[in-house]
Amino acid sequence: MLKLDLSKVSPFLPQDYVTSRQAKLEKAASMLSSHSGPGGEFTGWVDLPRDYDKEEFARIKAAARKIQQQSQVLVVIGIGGSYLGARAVIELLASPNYNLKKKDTPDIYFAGNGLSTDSLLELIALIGDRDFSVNVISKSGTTTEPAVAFRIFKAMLEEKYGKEGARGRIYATTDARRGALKGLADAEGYEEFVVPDAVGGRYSVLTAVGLLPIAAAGIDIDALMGGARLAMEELSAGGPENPAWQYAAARHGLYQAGKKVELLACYEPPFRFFAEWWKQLYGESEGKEGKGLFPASVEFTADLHSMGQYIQEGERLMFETVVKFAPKGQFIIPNDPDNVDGLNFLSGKPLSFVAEQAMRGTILAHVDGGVPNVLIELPAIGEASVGYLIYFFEYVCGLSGHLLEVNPFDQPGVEAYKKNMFALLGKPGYEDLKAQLEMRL
Ligand SMILES: O=P(O)(O)OC[C@H]1O[C@](O)(CO)[C@@H](O)[C@@H]1O
Repeated sequence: MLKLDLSKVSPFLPQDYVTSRQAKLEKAASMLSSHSGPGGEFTGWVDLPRDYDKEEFARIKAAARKIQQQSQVLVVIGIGGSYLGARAVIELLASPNYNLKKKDTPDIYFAGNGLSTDSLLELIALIGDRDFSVNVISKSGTTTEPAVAFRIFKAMLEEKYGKEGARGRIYATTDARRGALKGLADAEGYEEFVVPDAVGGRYSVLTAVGLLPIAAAGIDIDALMGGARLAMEELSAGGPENPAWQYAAARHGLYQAGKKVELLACYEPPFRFFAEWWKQLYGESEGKEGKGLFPASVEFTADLHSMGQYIQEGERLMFETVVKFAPKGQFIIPNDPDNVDGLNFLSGKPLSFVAEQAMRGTILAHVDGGVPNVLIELPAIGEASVGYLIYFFEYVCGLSGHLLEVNPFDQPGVEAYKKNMFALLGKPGYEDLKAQLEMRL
C-alpha cells in the first residue's frame, strides 16, 4: 500500500543509518507491542485496528445514521486530539468543500477548538434555524475550550427542542469512568462513547473520537479501519526493510545531523487538516526535554510560490516529507490553436503529468539546496489508503519518540498555559498565582 523512497535522504546520512539504530528500533518496537516502556500504558492504539470494541463500533454507525436522519447540521465540539483527526479525515476523504456540497448527510461544523467570539457567533448564524445535533468530545472532560462551547450549544439545543429533545441529539465521547463530561452525560442520559484509557487524544482518531463524526459524514469507517489494520499487520513485522523502521531511523538520523524541522508537504489541498493532525501527533509526542523535530507543513504547489524561497535558500534546518497520492481522476489539458500562452507543448497531457513533473523538479531542487527529501507514495485518496497512512504515522511516531528517548505519550508542557489562564480567570484555588501573574503583566 505504501511505498517509501529514501533515496533523496541517504546522501545526507551515513550508509548505516538504519542498521546502526537496529537495536534501538528493536527495543522501541518491542515496547510498543508489549505496551511497556515510557508511556506504555497509553499504547492501546497499537492493536486498535484489530481489537477495537465491535459493539461500540456498531453503535457508532447507528448513531451516525440517526444524526443523518434527524439533523441537517452536526456540531462537533473538541480540541487537539479530540478535534483534528475527525476534521483531517473528513476533509481528506469528503473534501474541505464538504459543507458546500449537495448531499444527504449533515453539514459538519467544528466548535470548541478555540476561544474566538467572532467564530462562535458566525457558527450560530450559519446553523440558523436548521435542525442540529452535537457530538461533544473530551477525554479529560475538563478542557476549557470545548467545555465552554458545550455549555453554549447544550443551552441552544434545550431551548430549541426542550430538555428531552436535546437529550436525543447530544452524543458525548469521553472517558469511561472519570471527568466532568462523564458525570454530566450520566446525569443527563446522553448516548455515550468511550475514549479508551490506553489511547491518548492525539492517537484517538480511530476510536469513537474520530469515527462518529467521520461516519456521520458518510465515510466508510469499516474500510478506514481495514486500511489501518493492514498497516498494523505489515508494520508490526519490523526489521531493517520495514518502511516504519526506515522512516523513523531517517528522521532520527537527520535530527542528529542538525535538521531541526520536518516539513510535511502534499500536492493535494484536502490534505491540509491531515497535516494539522500530524503536527499535533509529532509535536506533542517528541517536543519535550529540550528535544524534538519541529513539525511544520506546506501545501504544494501553492506554497512553492511563498515558502518555496525559504525552503530553497533560507536557514538549512529542515528536511521534507512529501506525501504523494495517485490521482483519482484525469483531466486532459486542451489545445489552443492561438497558443498565445505558449503552453501547447502540454496539450493533450494529463494535468497529473504536470503535477508529477512539478513534484520531481521540486524534490531535486530542494535536495540541491540542502533539504533532504522523504517521499511517501500511496494509491488514490480513499478510506483504505488514509487508514493505512494514519496508522503508519502513529507507529513511526511511537518508534521515533523511543529513539529520541522521550515519553512519546505524555504532554506535560501543555499544562503551563492552562495554569496561568485559570489563575487569570479567577478560578478558585489559584489566588496566589493570579496575584503573581498580574504583577508581571
Ligand atoms: O480530549 P481533551 O481531554 O479535552 O483534551 C484535548 C487536547 O488537550 C490536550 O490535553 C492538551 O491540552 C491534548 O493533549 C488533547 O488532545
